[in-house]
Amino acid sequence: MVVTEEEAPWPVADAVGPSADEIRCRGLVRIFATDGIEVQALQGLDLTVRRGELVAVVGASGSGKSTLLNILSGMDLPTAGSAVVAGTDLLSMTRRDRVRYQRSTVGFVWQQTGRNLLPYLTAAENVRVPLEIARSGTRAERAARVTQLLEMLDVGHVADRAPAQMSGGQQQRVAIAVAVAGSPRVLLADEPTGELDEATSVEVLEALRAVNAATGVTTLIVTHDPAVSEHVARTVQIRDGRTSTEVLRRTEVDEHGTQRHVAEEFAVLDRVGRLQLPQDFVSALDLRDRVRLALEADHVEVRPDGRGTTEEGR
Ligand SMILES: Nc1ncnc2c1ncn2[C@@H]1O[C@H](COP(=O)(O)OP(=O)(O)OP(=O)(O)O)[C@@H](O)[C@H]1O
Repeated sequence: MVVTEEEAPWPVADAVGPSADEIRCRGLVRIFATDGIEVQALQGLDLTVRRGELVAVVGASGSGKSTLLNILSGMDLPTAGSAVVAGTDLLSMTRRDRVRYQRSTVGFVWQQTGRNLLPYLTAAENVRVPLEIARSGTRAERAARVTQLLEMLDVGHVADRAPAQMSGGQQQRVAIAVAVAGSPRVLLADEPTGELDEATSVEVLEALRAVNAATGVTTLIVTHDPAVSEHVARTVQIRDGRTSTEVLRRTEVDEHGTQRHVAEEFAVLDRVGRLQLPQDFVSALDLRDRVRLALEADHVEVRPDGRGTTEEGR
């Protein structure tokens, strides 16, 4: 990556302060009903992402990731709960608000490389499309911005190639340039490495990280790949339609100047005090049906029931 945060030739989207909430979901529920059968894809999901943060939402197939992303991208509405993104209440948008929201508030990178780029345009022309639609700046300024964006993503050398003449990783990096061309406040990436090999995936994740650092765009990556957590400071695990645990990574430097990467796992506590125990804890102690809780001075103890039955009245 060739542009540092200090050198970024466009505004860093951090003017309102880094602590503001850019994505705020509260108690999101999405129920799908087909043939009389109800599926609760989201079961009261809470998620807060602060302005400028880079967060990965990770979960197994069927955990509700796509449902969440469809809501955040304004393509679907929750059955209950609230979702506010960059100050826009996604539940009360008019049709016109929705078009504006999808055109300028959020940028998207999809899993299918073919879905991100127009196949008959070159990389540079693809990046120019959102700038032309937004009519931002003069012709010369738009051309300069296209060049800056492609260079920032390390794909300046494929500017004149059509998508079919690029590798999958190059296509995804051009797709990121397209997604941030209109300076959206939020970048949503749906399995952006799903069609790539391991080495190329790392390149694309690092490109997302660099763009987030250089432009300050709040970035949410949704993926089933737990390896993503090595590339982001915060990973939120989604399980059965709710956020269950979070891994926070940070770099510590000791008194000898040696760097150490520290990853800590936390359980997510919702507003009414519910939390999900990690599956390996549950299995290790064979926790089932009900557990004993004890409040200690500085922690809460969870122990197996010990009676081996759940029937009432025994
Ligand atoms: N349109 C729909 N109609 C009925 N059920 C649906 C619909 N969309 C999703 N579901 C169900 O909701 C649950 C969550 O689906 P979702 O696609 O959000 O999961 P996911 O984590 O994105 O999975 P994957 O990684 O396989 O895409 C699943 O049980 C799924 O079958």
